[in-house]
Order: sequence, then structure tokens, then C-alpha cells
Amino acid sequence: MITVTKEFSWDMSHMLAEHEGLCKNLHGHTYRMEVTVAKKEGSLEDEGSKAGMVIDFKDLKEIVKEEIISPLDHSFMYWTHSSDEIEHQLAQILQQADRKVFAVDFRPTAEMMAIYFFQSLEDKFNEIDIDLVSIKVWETPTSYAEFRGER
Ligand SMILES: Nc1nc2c(c(=O)[nH]1)N=C([C@H](O)[C@H](O)COP(=O)(O)OP(=O)(O)OP(=O)(O)O)CN2
Ligand SMILES: [Zn+2]
Repeated sequence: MITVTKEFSWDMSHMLAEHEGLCKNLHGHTYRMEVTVAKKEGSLEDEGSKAGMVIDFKDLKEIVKEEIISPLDHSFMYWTHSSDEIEHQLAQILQQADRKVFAVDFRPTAEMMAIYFFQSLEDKFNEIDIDLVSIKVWETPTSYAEFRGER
């Protein structure tokens, strides 16, 4: 199967409620993500300006930027079911000051983000006959989570 992969990055803060180490504190990462896709039936475009491509890298970039990167960049990822009252207070202060808060209903680990991003992008790619194959999310240069779709 032929696939293409594009890499993205964004800056974001989060905290991990009940983490036993430093990660319960508010902190940030320059996240990195790899998005890998294939054309349905594993083929390539066979004519026109996109001949020989799975998808134009430019189109891949536009979809991921619109769906994921733009809403997340320089935001605070807020877990709406956090057990840490400080997290709710922080989100409230930021929201009241019209600062960027991205609310999610999952604990903001790299694993959960990979699953969430996959689900957020899958339908968009399906609309243009593209299968989302995998998403990798790096929190640090040495730590990443990967989610692969069923094929
Ligand atoms: N399985 C997971 N473990 C941890 C996650 C996670 O999302 N999934 N997240 C964190 C923290 O948010 C943060 O990412 C710290 O990670 P860690 O790799 O421990 O950070 P370091 O700064 O020590 O990274 P190095 O690259 O090793 O310097 C914690 N755990
Ligand atoms: Zn972290």
C-alpha cells in the first residue's frame, strides 16, 4: 500500500489531574503530529493535476490545519471532567478573559489526543475518498502515542 505522511506542530498547555509527578502542574509542549493517509483501494490519482499522488500535500495540510492545528495552537487544553478544581478555575479565568481554551471530555494524554484527532479527521478524509491510516502525537522529542485505524 502506498501512503503519504505530513508532519505538523503546535504549542499548547495542559495539566494531568492526579498525575503523580510534575505533569499535574500547568505546563506546555510543542506538540508534533504525523498524519498518514492512503487513497481508498490503495491506488493513486491517475490523471490531471493530481496524477501520481495519494493526495496533494497542500490539500492534506489545509484539512489538518483547519480541523486541528488552528483551534489548538496556543490554547489551553481543558479537561471538562477533571478532578482538579484548579483546572476548572484556570479554564474559567481564561475563558472570561477571552483567551484560547480548547475543552475536551478526556484526560489530555498523548494517547487520548491521538484517538480524538483520528476521530475528528476520519470523516473529513472519507468525503474525498481518502483513508486515514494513522496518527502519531509527540509530546516531547522522545515520547509519542500512535493510533492506527482498522483497515
Ligand atoms: N503514557 C503517557 N505518559 C505520560 C503522558 C502521556 O500523555 N502519556 N504525559 C505526560 C506529561 O504530560 C509530559 O508529556 C511529560 O512526559 P515525559 O516524557 O515524562 O517528559 P520529559 O520532559 O521527561 O521528556 P524527555 O523527552 O524524556 O525529557 C507524562 N506521562
Ligand atoms: Zn504534558
